[in-house]
Amino acid sequence: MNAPVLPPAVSPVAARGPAVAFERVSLLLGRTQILAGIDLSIEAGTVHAIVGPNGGGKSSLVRCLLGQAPHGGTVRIDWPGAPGRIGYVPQALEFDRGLPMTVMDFLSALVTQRPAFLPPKAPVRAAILAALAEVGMEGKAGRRMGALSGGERQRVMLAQGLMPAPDLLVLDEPMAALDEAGALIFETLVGALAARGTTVVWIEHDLAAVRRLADRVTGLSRGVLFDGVPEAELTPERVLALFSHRAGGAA
Ligand SMILES: Nc1ncnc2c1ncn2[C@@H]1O[C@H](COP(=O)(O)OP(=O)(O)OP(=O)(O)O)[C@@H](O)[C@H]1O
Repeated sequence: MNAPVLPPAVSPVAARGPAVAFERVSLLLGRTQILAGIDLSIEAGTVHAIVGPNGGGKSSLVRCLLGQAPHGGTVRIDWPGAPGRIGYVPQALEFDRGLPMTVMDFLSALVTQRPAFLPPKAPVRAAILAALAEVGMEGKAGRRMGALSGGERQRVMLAQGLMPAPDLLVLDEPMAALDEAGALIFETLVGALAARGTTVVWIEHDLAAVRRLADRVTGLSRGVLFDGVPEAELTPERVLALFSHRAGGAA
C-alpha cells in the first residue's frame, strides 16, 4: 500500500509552531514608506492577531514574513526543530465565473506536484475531502470555483491552508466573507490548531473575534501602535487612536 501523501488536515499530534521575530523591519514601495521600524515578537504556539486601518500595512507585514516583499531589517522564523510547514490563507480571491476548474481540481493542483486537471490519487482525494468537510464544504468538491459564493471561496482557501496541518498558519482576513456558520467553523479550527501548538498569525478586522480567540494583538499602522493581550490593549481609546491614525505618506 502507498504511504498516505498527506496527513489529516488537523492532526491531534502535539507539535509546536515557531516563534517569529521582526527586527527593525521597514518596507518602501516606490516613494511610500509602507512599514517603518517594526519590532515585533510572535511567541511560539500563540494566536497573534494584527489589527489596524485599511492600508496600514498588515498584508505587507505578512508578505515580509513570507519572503514576498523587499524589506529592510530582519524577519526570523525560529523553528523548535526542523522547519515545519507554513500555511497561508490570502485575502479573498476572485475567480472568473466561467473558469472550468472544480474545487477538487483547484485543491489538488495546490497540494500535489501532478499536472492540473488530472484526478488526484486516492489518498490525496481523501485528504481534500476531509479538509473540505472541516470547513463545512462537504459535497461541494465537484463545484466550479467560479460558481462559488464569496464565503464558499473563503472556505476553500481556508481548507488549502490546512493541508497538511500547518505549524505556522498565516491568515489574511479569513473571516471577511464568512457567514455566521462559517465564522463558527473558523473559530473552532483556530482553537484546534492552537491546541496542537500551531503558531497563528492572523490579520483581522473583527475586534470581537480577536478578543475571543487571540492570545496577543498588535495594532499596526505603518508602525506598531500597541502590542499585548487583547483585553488590555483593545480599549476604546486605543482602538479609536489606531483607526484614526493616518498611515503612509512620503518617506
Ligand atoms: N505593490 C505595491 N506598490 C505600491 N504600494 C503598495 C503595493 N502594495 C501595497 N501598497 C500600499 O501599501 C499600503 C499598505 O497596504 P496593505 O495591503 O499592506 O495594507 P493592509 O493594512 O493590509 O490594508 P487592508 O486592511 O485594506 O487590507 C497601502 O497604501 C497600499 O496601497
